[in-house]
Amino acid sequence: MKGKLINAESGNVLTGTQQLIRTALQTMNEPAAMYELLKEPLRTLTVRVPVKMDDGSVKVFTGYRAQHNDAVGPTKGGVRFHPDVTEEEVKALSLWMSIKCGIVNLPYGGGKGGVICDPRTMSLRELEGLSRGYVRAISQIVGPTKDIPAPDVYTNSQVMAWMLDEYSRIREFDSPSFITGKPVVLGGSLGRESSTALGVTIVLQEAVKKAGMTVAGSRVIIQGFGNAGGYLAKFLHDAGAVIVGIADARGALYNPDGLDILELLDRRDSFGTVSHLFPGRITNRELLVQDCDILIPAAIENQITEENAPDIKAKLLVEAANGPTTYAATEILTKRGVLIVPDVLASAGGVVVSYFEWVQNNQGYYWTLEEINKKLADILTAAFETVYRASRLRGINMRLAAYIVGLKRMTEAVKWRGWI
Ligand SMILES: NC(=O)C1=CN([C@@H]2O[C@H](COP(=O)(O)OP(=O)(O)OC[C@H]3O[C@@H](n4cnc5c(N)ncnc54)[C@H](O)[C@@H]3O)[C@@H](O)[C@H]2O)C=CC1
Ligand SMILES: O=C(O)CCC(=O)C(=O)O
Repeated sequence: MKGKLINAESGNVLTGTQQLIRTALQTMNEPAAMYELLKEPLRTLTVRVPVKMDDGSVKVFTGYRAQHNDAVGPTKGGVRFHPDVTEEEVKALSLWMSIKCGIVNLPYGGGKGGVICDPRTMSLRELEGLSRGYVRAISQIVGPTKDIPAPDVYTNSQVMAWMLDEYSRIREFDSPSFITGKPVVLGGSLGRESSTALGVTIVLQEAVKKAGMTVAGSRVIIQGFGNAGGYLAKFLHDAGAVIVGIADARGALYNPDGLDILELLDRRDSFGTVSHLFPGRITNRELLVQDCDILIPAAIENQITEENAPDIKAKLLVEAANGPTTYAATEILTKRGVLIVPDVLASAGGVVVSYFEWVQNNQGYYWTLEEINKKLADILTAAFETVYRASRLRGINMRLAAYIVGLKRMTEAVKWRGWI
C-alpha cells in the first residue's frame, strides 16, 4: 500500500485531503501516530455571531476557525465569507495551509476561518457588524503569535481593517501583525493584493518551460474573476497570453479568439462578477472543458472531478484556487499527460507576502514593492523546482510530491518537540 492512494472519488474535501496526507506520510516512512495527529486540526472553534441587520432584525451567523498544527509556529490562513462554507471545508483549508506554508518554508502552521453568509446580499454596515462580531468570537484563540487571519473568498482589505480595529479594542493591543492583507495605510504590505496572482504567474512561467510551451500565445481559461483570477487575467494578458475564457459565480464567457480582458476588469463588480453583463454566457461546467492550452481554476473547490477530467482539453492545469481538483481527477489528468501545478504550490504567493507583511509589522520597517516581488519570485521559483524534482525523482504526480515536500518541516518540528 505504501505510496499508493486509496482511489476514492470523494466530494468531501476533508476526507480526500486526509487520504493524500496518509499516502504522503507513508511514503515518508512516518509512524502511524503522525497521521493520527495531522489528519485533523488541533482545534476548531465554532462560533455563533449575532448581527443587527438593517431592517431591525437580528441574524445569527455560524462561523469557524480551524488551527491545524502549531508545531512550526503560529497558524496562518484566510477567512472566507461564503454561503457554502462548512466545518469540513474550513478544516480542509487549514490542512492545505499547513502544507502550503511548508512548501515555501514559512515559520507557520496552517489555519483557516469561514462564516456561512452571503456578503453579496448584505450592506456594508451589516458586513462590518459581522466582521467585528466574528473577531470578538474568535479573539481568545487568535493573535500575532498564535494565529494570524488574512483575506480569502469574499473578504478583502476593508474586512481585514474592521477585524484589526475590533481586535485592537478587545485586546488593548494595537500591533497590526494580528492580521494580514490590511490596507497599506494600516500596516499592510505593498504587493499583498496582487501577490496570489503574481505567485501563480511565477510558477506558471516555470511550468510552461517544463511543458515545452510559452506563455505568449498560449490560450488560457481562468475560472474565478476576483482577487486571484482578476489580477491573473491581467498579468497573463500583459505577458502575451490570449485569455479565451473566464468564469464567475453567475456564469462564464468563452471566445476562441480571446476576450477583452481590460473591458471585463473594468466592468466587474466588487465580488468579481461580470459574466452576466454579456450575451452568450455559458455555464462554469461548460467552460472548463472548452479548448485551451492552460486551465486555471481560481474560484472554489471540487470543480474538476472524475466526471469532467477526461474532457479537459488543457495541457497544463495551474491551480490558483484551493482544492479545485479531486484526487481521482488528478490521476486521470496525470495519465493523460496533463502537467498539474497543485494548489498548495501555485497559490502560495498570497501567504508568502502575508508573511512579509507580518515580518514588516514586527520589525516596524517596510520594504519596497521591488524588494517584495523579488523575494516572492525567489521563493516560488525554488519551491516549484523542489516539488518538480521530487515528482520526477519519485515518479509521482506533482500533488503527492507537493504534500511530501510540504509536510517535511512540520513532521520534523513535531518530533523535535517530542510530541511523537
Ligand atoms: N485571496 C487570496 O489571497 C488567496 C486566495 N486563494 C484562493 O483563490 C480562490 C479565489 O479566491 P479570491 O480570488 O481571493 O476570492 P474573490 O472573492 O476575490 O473572488 C472569487 C471569485 O470566484 C467566483 N465564484 C464564487 N463562487 C463561485 C462558484 N460557485 N462558481 C464559480 N465561481 C465562483 C466569484 O464570482 C469571484 O469571481 C479561492 O479558492 C481562495 O481560497 C488562494 C490563496 C490566497
Ligand atoms: O495570506 C494568508 O495568510 C493566507 C492566504 C490563504 O488563505 C490561502 O493561501 O489560502
